[in-house]
Amino acid sequence: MRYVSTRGTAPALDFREVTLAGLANDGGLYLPDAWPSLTRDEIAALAGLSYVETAVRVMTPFVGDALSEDELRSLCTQAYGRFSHEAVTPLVQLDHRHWLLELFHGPTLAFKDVALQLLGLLFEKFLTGTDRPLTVVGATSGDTGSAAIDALAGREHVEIFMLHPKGRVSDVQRRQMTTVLAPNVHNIAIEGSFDDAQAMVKAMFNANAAGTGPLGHLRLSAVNSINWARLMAQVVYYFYAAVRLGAPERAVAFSVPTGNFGDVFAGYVAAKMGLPVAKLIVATNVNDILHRALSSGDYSAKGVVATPTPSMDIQVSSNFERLLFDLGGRDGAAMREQMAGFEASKAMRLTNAQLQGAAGLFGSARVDLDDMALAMRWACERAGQVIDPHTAIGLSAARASDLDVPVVTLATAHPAKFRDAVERATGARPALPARIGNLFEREEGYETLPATLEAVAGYIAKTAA
Ligand SMILES: Cc1ncc(COP(=O)(O)O)c(C=O)c1O
Ligand SMILES: N[C@@H](CCOP(=O)(O)O)C(=O)O
Repeated sequence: MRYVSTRGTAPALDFREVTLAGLANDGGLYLPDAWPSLTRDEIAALAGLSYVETAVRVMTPFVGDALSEDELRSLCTQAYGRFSHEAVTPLVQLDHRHWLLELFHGPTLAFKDVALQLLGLLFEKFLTGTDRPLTVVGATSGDTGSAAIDALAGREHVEIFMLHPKGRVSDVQRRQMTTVLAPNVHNIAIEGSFDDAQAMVKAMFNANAAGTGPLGHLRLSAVNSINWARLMAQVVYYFYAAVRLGAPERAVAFSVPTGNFGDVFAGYVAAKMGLPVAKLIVATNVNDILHRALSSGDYSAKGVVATPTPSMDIQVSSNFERLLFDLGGRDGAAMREQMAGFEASKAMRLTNAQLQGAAGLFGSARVDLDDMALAMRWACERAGQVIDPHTAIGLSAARASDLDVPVVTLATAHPAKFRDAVERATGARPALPARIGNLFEREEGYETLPATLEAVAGYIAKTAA
């Protein structure tokens, strides 16, 4: 399997190279040069398999020769052995039509663990014997940061710098990052938004590719969903859930609380591989650029509003570029032009091909605070489930849809990560699970910096080992 950039001029890479590279050196995002597919029989044969075996079968075509099947199985066994539920991503039935897919049984209690536990092991495997360490630079609105830090803390040959927007993540999210004091972990609180942080990360990669900026001596890599391996690992749970609900005989819909468009893009990949997906509902909070884009073609960024769903307080969704590229005929030159226009004006219109192409599979909804709280109360009172506010955005959108197939809402975080918001909506304050036990007694360490490239790149340049 070869990987190509959405902007058409970066070299094609194999799986090992694409995992270590992160962002393409032309500023684009990598994706497979063609979608692999599973036949109906191969999908049917996933029924009853463990999560690890499902993962091996779904990911093998993407990995190609970079790992043997046994090596991939061994990494998956290690990664998913750290989850606290035997099923790794269990399904919970809410009523006759709605299910939750619980993605929060990993070490940091959010769906990011599913991919990042594996990515940490892939880095280690691919870097064995290297004389050039990897400097991971990432941006987080709360969950990627803690999952990446858990996956990389103390590992050899890799150091991580994680940027989060100061004061805009929950206390639990912040402490999950800043109380990890391993020497290869560096937390930076920036005085700006997640979008500012993500833009700086991309700018650092672009400067590196151009041989400019203070980080030229470093080998940069990414743990955000700009890294293809992140999305690949997330494709697995769409298959795992759908076969349990009757695929390939029965189509299933998914409602996905969305910010950076990574999780829902993994659902698109599953559909491209042959999984019968009736609909992918892109559920946004009031930061609704994706809902506007998919419903009317208007992809224009407005100021970010802080909400009780901080992990989705995003306006510029990285992975949307992957979808636009695929739907627009995979034309790198056209994508370069479209993205240059967006980067200059923070606004663009989808082409007809993109808008109509998306309409076949995607629906979307904007969920405000009242509907989010209603969904939390409904889950609690009618189905006995305490859900986090991000999941509630997805559930609200799912319940508003009129689909006549099973609708699976991705439960992207454990409610204990957002205790204040859960308590406000339901009156119940979730307890911190034992696995993150004394979080509030641990010492914190992080640097606060202005949201400028100069300050952040300068700090990384002087701090990196
Ligand atoms: C809890 C939670 N839900 C939903 C999302 C949105 O996912 P994505 O950015 O892949 O669209 C995030 C952040 O990524 C998150 O942390
Ligand atoms: N919500 C995310 C934002 C980063 O998304 P990613 O999937 O691209 O890493 C977070 O929690 O950090």
